[in-house]
Amino acid sequence: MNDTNTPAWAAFAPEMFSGRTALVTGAAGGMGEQTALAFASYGAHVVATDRDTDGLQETLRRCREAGGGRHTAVTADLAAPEGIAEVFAAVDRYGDLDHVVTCAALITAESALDIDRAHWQKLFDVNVAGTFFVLQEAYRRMLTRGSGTVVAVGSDAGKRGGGGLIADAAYAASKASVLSVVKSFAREFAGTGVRVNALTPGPSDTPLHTGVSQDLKEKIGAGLPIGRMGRADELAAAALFLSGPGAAFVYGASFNVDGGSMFE
Ligand SMILES: NC(=O)c1ccc[n+]([C@@H]2O[C@H](COP(=O)([O-])OP(=O)(O)OC[C@H]3O[C@@H](n4cnc5c(N)ncnc54)[C@H](O)[C@@H]3O)[C@@H](O)[C@H]2O)c1
Ligand SMILES: O=C(O)C(=O)C[C@H](O)[C@H](O)CO
Repeated sequence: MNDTNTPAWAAFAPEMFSGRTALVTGAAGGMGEQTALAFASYGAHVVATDRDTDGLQETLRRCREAGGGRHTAVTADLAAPEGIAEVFAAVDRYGDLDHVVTCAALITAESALDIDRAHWQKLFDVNVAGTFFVLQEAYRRMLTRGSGTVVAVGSDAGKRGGGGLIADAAYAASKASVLSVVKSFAREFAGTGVRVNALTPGPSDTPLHTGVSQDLKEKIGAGLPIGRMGRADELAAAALFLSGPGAAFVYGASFNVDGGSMFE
């Protein structure tokens, strides 16, 4: 939060997502939790999912406090086909699916010289398959109605590589793949009324970097043009923008929310 404790996503029109259904993955903490709360605050029904049951229950409690519509939480491992099926069974109990934001991901920070096949596969199972198959199921539903928005979260590491300090080559390659997945859906389903974009955060102080020392976080923040790491509520604000009517002409983009780390 900023100094006034007001989340960055509090800047949109009231009831902006009233009556809409929004699926948020990786919703147990960080950006996903903030995105779920933001959708709830603007009137949406939220389907929140994560593999972390406790964190997810806390998100659900906060969504209910925030108001909006009906909310539900589904504990699921998105790297497994059964996990994807459970999430969409819950979505289908709500009726139409209007918005999806995929935040679920794992990060690793090894030297490229130490990454073995199991490490590589795990990152691709969660970060790439766990995104692709959510988009596939979402599109199956949204295409029948000719409307919906999808925001898939990539990373600046997917554009510039992982330095091995807080993100490694396997993470960076998986996030580059997320950007490619978004472009493929954008191209194949152009003109259908379903709008898809990638959101590419830069280094942000979230539970993703729980193992990183405060000292290193401060150094990384100081190295960004804006002079600090990002916050989960700031990433969520961008996800809300991309999901809303203000972004009606933003299509197939990778939208940087990175404190200037990429200058592009
Ligand atoms: N924080 C950053 O610096 C940063 C930078 C660039 C991109 N991102 C991306 O932003 C997104 C949100 O991350 P965050 O920073 O809020 O971190 P986070 O760790 O708080 O959120 C990621 C969530 O994904 C969940 N998850 C992991 N594996 C899963 C699985 N197999 N099935 C279901 N859920 C699973 C975790 O439990 C966690 O709650 C991620 O995609 C991340 O890669 C973050
Ligand atoms: O410094 C590194 O290792 C990175 O590449 C970090 C990434 O930019 C990414 O923002 C980490 O979440």
